[in-house]
Amino acid sequence: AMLSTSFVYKPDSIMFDLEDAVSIKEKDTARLLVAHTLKLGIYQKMGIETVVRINALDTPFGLDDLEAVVRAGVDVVRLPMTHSAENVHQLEAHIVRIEKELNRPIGSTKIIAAIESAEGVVNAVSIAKSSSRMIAIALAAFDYLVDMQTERGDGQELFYARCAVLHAARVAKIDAFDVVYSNVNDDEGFLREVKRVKQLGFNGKSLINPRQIELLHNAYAPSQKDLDNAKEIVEAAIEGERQGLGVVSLNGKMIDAPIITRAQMVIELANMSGVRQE
Ligand SMILES: CC(C)(COP(=O)(O)OP(=O)(O)OC[C@H]1O[C@@H](n2cnc3c(N)ncnc32)[C@H](O)[C@@H]1OP(=O)(O)O)[C@@H](O)C(=O)NCCC(=O)NCCSC(=O)C[C@@](O)(CC(=O)O)C(=O)O
Ligand SMILES: [Mg+2]
Repeated sequence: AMLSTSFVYKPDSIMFDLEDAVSIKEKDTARLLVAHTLKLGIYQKMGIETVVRINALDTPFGLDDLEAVVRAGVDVVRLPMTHSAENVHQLEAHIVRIEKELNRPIGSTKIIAAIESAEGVVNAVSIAKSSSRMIAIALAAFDYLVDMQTERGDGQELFYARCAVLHAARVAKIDAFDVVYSNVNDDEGFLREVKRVKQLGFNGKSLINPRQIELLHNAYAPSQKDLDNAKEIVEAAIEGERQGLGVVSLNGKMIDAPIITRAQMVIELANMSGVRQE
């Protein structure tokens, strides 16, 4: 039931998992169910992006997953365990072949690469730039921390990887998503982590439970104070331009081009997602 009813939670995007959330014995059944659900077109009709996390292509399941979900019309393929641009090129070659066989526009299937290893973090820039289909890269920190021979702590252990993934995404002009938060009963801990990664610059987080959706959306929405301030900045900038001033000040603070751009981003975000409920 979860497969075809999850639109009720109003997610931006729904991800079906064929990788680690599915046991080896259930891989074929899960693939069939996901392909069947995609073919129903429920999410497409509601404007909710569909993503499938396939198994890596060096497993016995990866290629079958890819064939099934691209043929079923998935919007985005999430590639787990992306260690290098080569992994993406291999994936893309198969996607191009399938799109040609289906007479679909070449490039219509998008990719998100999940970075889950030290090698992936070090290669983040080339991974992010490896394909014009790449819409985002995601830090998958649970596997990454195993590879690094450590575990979740106060966040210090993820600082380098988060910065590397974020910089790579910005270089490639795509989105960056932070890791899932695994304790679905700990709203406070979840919101603390969201605040931290939002401040770093992440565009959002991968989520594992519907209860996390509204919390994340609300935390990313600008506060009324931020919105009012942004409007004042834009108004002051317009007034400054009218008077032919290069730099203006508002309440003693300098307002220049980056400040105005940031204010416009806040207004745009508020138009899309409303204002934060405190
Ligand atoms: C966590 C928990 C067991 C909690 O169960 P609970 O039973 O306490 O949930 P409740 O809140 O009580 O459920 C209330 C209602 O919501 C429904 N509901 C729950 N979850 C739903 C959902 N996901 N989608 C739609 N519906 C859902 C449920 O059916 C119920 O519906 P109803 O009965 O109608 O009321 C459950 O959520 C869950 O299994 N989550 C998915 C886990 C998952 O995806 N893991 C793989 C990805 S991570 C990974 O692999 C690591 C990574 O690779 C990451 C990377 O790549 O980034 C790396 O290395 O870092
Ligand atoms: Mg993983």
